[in-house]
Amino acid sequence: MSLKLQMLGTGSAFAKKYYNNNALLLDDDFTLLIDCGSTAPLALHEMGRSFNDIDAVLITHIHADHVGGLEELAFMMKMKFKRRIPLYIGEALAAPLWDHTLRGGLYQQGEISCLEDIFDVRPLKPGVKVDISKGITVELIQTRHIPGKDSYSLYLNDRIFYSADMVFDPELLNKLVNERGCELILHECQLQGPGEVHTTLQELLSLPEHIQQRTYLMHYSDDVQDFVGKTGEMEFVEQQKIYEL
Ligand SMILES: O=c1ccn([C@@H]2O[C@@H]3COP(=O)(O)O[C@H]3[C@H]2O)c(=O)[nH]1
Ligand SMILES: [Zn+2]
Ligand SMILES: [Zn+2]
Repeated sequence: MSLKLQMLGTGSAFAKKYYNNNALLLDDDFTLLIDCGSTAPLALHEMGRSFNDIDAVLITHIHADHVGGLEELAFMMKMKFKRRIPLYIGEALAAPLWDHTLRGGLYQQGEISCLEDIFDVRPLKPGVKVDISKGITVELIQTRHIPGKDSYSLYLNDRIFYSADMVFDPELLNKLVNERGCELILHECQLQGPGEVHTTLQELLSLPEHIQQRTYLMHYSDDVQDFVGKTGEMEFVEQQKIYEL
């Protein structure tokens, strides 16, 4: 079974040269959309794809660069493609996603009054591995991002760590690689300034060589070209390029 990754975008929340950091994870006959930010509909269109190519969507946390495209996805699925696709989401995020993000646009008396009316909601428990398709498994790992806000990283197929947005957690990365056999790390990377709610390049450069060698950087700002060749053993992921994982 092959596993491929194609980023819709690799930009940070406010990047203008790069789309939101959202991903397609593809096995032989299934396409999972990881996060669906405000730029996802346009990014998909530019890749020659549409929401009809998506079999399921997974949300890591509630920020517009990760959920801002869900209203369009929901309307397209309901009105045009007539499918209620699976929505994989941390169980703590389902109510806030509806109440605080989607209800305003999607609510329609007698027609759409909850998340389940538009998605096949599949709540995920952190630490519990779930089969998404024949070739894709996911385990949520709760990680720190914004104080007072639930946010999750992903451990895919028992071998790939996808950070989503998180502050630097070297203990977790060391544990995943040294104890759980993590082969590949797709990590967000703030290029300049103090991390505060993100992980900085400076922090990632403190990782041991054997961890850097399997680490690829995403969620970066528009000045990324100034940092090519300054990332130690790590490389930047490119949006739209297809990677065999
Ligand atoms: O306490 C806060 C809350 C938010 N922010 C900014 O808002 C952005 C939201 O999307 P993001 O998580 O990709 O990046 C975040 C930051 O750029 C911040 O700097 N500090
Ligand atoms: Zn983000
Ligand atoms: Zn975020």
